[in-house]
Amino acid sequence: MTTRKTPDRTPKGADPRATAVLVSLEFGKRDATARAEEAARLVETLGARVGEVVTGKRDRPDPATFAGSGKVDQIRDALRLHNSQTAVFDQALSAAQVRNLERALGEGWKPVRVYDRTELILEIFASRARSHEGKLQVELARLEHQSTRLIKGWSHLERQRGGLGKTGGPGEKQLELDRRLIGERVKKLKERIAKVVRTRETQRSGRHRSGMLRVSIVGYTNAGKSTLFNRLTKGETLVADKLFATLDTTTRRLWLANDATAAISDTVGFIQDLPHSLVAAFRATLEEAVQADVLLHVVDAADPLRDERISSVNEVLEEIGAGEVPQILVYNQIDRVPGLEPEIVRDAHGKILNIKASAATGQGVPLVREALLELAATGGSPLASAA
Ligand SMILES: Nc1nc2c(ncn2[C@@H]2O[C@H](COP(=O)(O)OP(=O)(O)OP(=O)(O)O)[C@@H](O)[C@H]2O)c(=O)[nH]1
Ligand SMILES: [Mg+2]
Repeated sequence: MTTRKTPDRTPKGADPRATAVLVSLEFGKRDATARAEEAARLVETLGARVGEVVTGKRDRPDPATFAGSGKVDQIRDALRLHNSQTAVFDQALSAAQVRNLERALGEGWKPVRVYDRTELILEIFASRARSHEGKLQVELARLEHQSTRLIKGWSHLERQRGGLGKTGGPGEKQLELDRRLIGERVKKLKERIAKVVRTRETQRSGRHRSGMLRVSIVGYTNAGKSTLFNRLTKGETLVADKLFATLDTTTRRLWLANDATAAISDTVGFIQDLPHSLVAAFRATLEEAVQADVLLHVVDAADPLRDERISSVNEVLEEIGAGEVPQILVYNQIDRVPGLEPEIVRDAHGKILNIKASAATGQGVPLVREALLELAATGGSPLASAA
């Protein structure tokens, strides 16, 4: 290592305001660029500034460092160039990989903190949670994630101590204590969430008995779900050009015609590789979608990755047990796609395949209402399900 004086000017190419370096690697054949763009947006959602995106393609992850040694060198250089101590990985890492990376990246320099995609999304949810229920769910997800890290950390320590053959050092006691405290807190959170679930169930069964069509708006984050919800219900749910603006389910009554009303819910957005701990924790909120008669699956029609997004959403729907609920695809934001006009697209049997609309301008929104009225009248039949 050279010991030359630190230059007092920012080195060439460095971003003096950068707070993080993003690592976005792609495995196999998929396109890495779009993925990296979304990840950068996620990082910036937390107020961080990405100095550099380190991209790359590999056949498979390196078991020890995920990125492989050549890439680790490149990430280390990027961190030092931008004087940033945070590296964010766009995929889920194992506890051992995080540890190895932190060691390798910080060696001979400053401590480096490595975040993976799961932690990144958990952080965003934590920063967004406002309601009591949302906060409980996020805390549960974080603790459950943390406990997997602790258990792995623990076996790692055990191996390190290996030869001594003694049980019970201070490290072990601390970990055991942490684990027990986490366990107790997890139990308490689950009980509280269960209470929320019961309240919601009572409300839902009331709506069910009243014969209302139950509609849930689902879709990828930032697709325009809340905008459509507001258009339909003339409500004022938060709409924002940011990822995960909505975390709580809001349900409103939607008048369709003289004797037909629907109960319509706006839900949390989905994203590719949503952490399992989050999906599990948000089950109470997402239960609305599972119990719905129909899902309005909102898609940003202008998104070049829209088909991939549709698959990601359907995967999460499967995971929460809503894969069989009939859905109408709503290709939203047609105002941004030249050539697309509002319409209901049907198959040869008259089944509704999709609706093209713009929640922002209102074009095609009456068609969504029309489709729902048709469903309410026929008891929810003329639909294609996701599966
Ligand atoms: N041009 C255009 N913009 C739209 C349309 N619908 C929504 N938007 C914009 O897209 C952004 C996201 O809209 P939201 O309704 O908050 O999206 P969401 O799906 O509820 O997002 P999350 O709650 O974060 O999952 C906002 O800036 C909206 O103004 C549309 O039809 N056309
Ligand atoms: Mg929303």
